[in-house]
Amino acid sequence: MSYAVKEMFLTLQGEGVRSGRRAVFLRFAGCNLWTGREQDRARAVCRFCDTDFVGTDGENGARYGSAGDLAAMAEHLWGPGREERYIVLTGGEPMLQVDDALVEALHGAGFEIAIESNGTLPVHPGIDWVCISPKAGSEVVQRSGDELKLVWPQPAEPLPGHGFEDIGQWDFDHFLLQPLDDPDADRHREACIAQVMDHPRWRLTLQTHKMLGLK
Ligand SMILES: C[S@@+](CC[C@H](N)C(=O)[O-])C[C@H]1O[C@@H](n2cnc3c(N)ncnc32)[C@H](O)[C@@H]1O
Ligand SMILES: Nc1nc2[nH]cc(C(=O)O)c2c(=O)[nH]1
Ligand code: SF4
Ligand SMILES: [Mg+2]
Repeated sequence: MSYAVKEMFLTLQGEGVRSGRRAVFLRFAGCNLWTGREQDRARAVCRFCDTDFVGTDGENGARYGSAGDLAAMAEHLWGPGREERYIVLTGGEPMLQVDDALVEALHGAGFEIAIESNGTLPVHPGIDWVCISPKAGSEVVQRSGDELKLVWPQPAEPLPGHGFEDIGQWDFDHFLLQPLDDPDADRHREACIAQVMDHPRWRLTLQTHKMLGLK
């Protein structure tokens, strides 16, 4: 099996409970909720995406021929030392491509594996840290994990039949609201703060890499 990878780079995890942690990011090409083309955005299921995940033309992007090749690039980017090796699988939608061979190869190289997924596909059971970010109008099948990170605001009933309060009952250890980054970001930040004030189960998370000028 080969893997279409948009980019791979070393940075700090910018979002969520583990923000600030040194991490290799592996961004897969392609998503099931948007083609990634601007002309399709308005009629996509997910319309607010802040990421270019089309093609394999980013930093260290390529069609990797094997899981071993990907693990070797992850090791190269991490550099010397086997302690605390951490890789975040993202995209696009990583669960379109993650398979047994990749999980095995990354574990074999000593990496703890995290994933950022929209939850429309079951997450691979070998993954060590699961972050799910539901999108209004999609069917979320992965309703358990480590952190649920809801970009907010989204339509009042983020998922058909599943309002805000209901999602808070899913099987996650952490419930996070992430302000929608768009031209009204200041207002969205205020809306998130107001929600957290009303719903103490939820916490605010910010996209710190954007503030720090990190990738
Ligand atoms: C680009 S997505 C890739 C992973 C996966 N497809 C998903 O949606 O979770 C990575 C994270 O960025 C979040 N995100 C995307 N666009 C955003 C925006 N405009 N503002 C805030 N967060 C955003 C997503 O919800 C997700 O948590
Ligand atoms: N630094 C950094 N942290 C991130 N956390 C989640 C990201 C993503 O795009 O999945 C992301 C990203 O793109 N950069
Ligand atoms: S599901 Fe994730 S990668 Fe796909 S368009 Fe939405 S935010 Fe972007
Ligand atoms: Mg990002």
